Amino acid sequence: MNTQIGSEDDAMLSGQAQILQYTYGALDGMAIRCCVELHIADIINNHGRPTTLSEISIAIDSPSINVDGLRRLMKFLVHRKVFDEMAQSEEEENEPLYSLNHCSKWLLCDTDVTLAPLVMMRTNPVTLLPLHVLSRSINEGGTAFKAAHREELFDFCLLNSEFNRVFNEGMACIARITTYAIISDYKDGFLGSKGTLVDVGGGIGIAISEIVKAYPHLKGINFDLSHVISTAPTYDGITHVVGDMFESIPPAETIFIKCVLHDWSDDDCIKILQNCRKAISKETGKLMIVEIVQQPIAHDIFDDVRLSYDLVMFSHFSAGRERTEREWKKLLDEGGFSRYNIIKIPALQSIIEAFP
Ligand SMILES: C[S@@+](CC[C@H](N)C(=O)[O-])C[C@H]1O[C@@H](n2cnc3c(N)ncnc32)[C@H](O)[C@@H]1O
Ligand SMILES: COc1cc(O)c(CC=C(C)C)c(O)c1C(=O)/C=C/c1ccc(O)cc1
Repeated sequence: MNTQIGSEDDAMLSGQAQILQYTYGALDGMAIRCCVELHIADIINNHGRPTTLSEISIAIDSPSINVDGLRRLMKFLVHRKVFDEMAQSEEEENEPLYSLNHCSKWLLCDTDVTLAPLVMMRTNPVTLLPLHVLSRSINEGGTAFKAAHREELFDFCLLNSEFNRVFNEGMACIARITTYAIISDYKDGFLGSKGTLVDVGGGIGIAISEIVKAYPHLKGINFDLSHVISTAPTYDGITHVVGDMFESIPPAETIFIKCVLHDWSDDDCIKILQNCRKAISKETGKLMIVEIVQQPIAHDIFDDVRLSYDLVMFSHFSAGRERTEREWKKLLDEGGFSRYNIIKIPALQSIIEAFP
């Protein structure tokens, strides 16, 4: 009996710790943002060796720097295993040395492969405010983004050039990371394809240009709306085509579609998939969807983030969602694709290969 009471108390205490941890979890993201804003990872990296707090504070180069605040931030981030810390020597007065680890390397700003722009996008007040009105969007319908900002995301981006830049840079950095994972882990997929590869909703063409650079036997078409294509740079081997995926998609041997379907309702996805189906040959055509596949049971290190993404989609778009394999299968069936394979890559998303 006593044991049972004890275990109930233990369970309540651990529940209390859990809720407190979730409640204060917002600090994790904000501490990481602070570290990106102060370029701490770059400062340590530029030293080329483990770095002291004084060296970091000198490099931040602010006349009124609060070194105590910086020390407390570093203590928090070391505890969170974002940076490594080691003692210089046994003597207590010696400052600890901070170094980068596998986590803080993703916070470097002066590099191509980085998560820093995503950190700045996700922790931006514009992106965080909708999360304060999630309950309103559940009670009353409509997107939390619109409830918070009076405009849908698309219009808000058109009207706010600074947030538009932050948003696009955040999207581009995650797109680049995913594209590298696709190119390196899906070699057979591209080597086995020939002719034209169309990237539907390809944005300014970052993904398709990298794919065609790596697999130059493919002819790339980047397909998107006119206001997006008008801002796209030119790339070797890529033709930009303006159009509406709800009307028709250019004919192709293979269609690539990344992070597009998760913005749309099931009915809209079926229309897009039917147009993909019409654009490819029945015998040899192939569709490559790059999206999150939600897993019902523990799967890998990205499980938690995948689940969070569904709430991101819910708060930004009324119809946007992250889907399970069963949900993808239903959409593919109705879109005219009779079989599919899910290929796991080292990323949040998977590749869903589908065939007519
Ligand atoms: C979330 S972004 C994904 C961009 C890119 N595929 C990536 O992974 O970074 C969605 C893209 O779909 C495009 N899009 C939206 N509606 C479209 C339509 N009706 N026809 C073609 N493209 C469209 C948007 O302009 C945008 O570039
Ligand atoms: C909030 O919108 C997004 C946030 C994201 O982080 C991603 C990247 C997705 C994964 C890593 C799974 C997104 O793809 C989106 C969107 O899909 C955004 C769509 C969008 C943005 C702006 C517009 O004017 C229209 C659609």
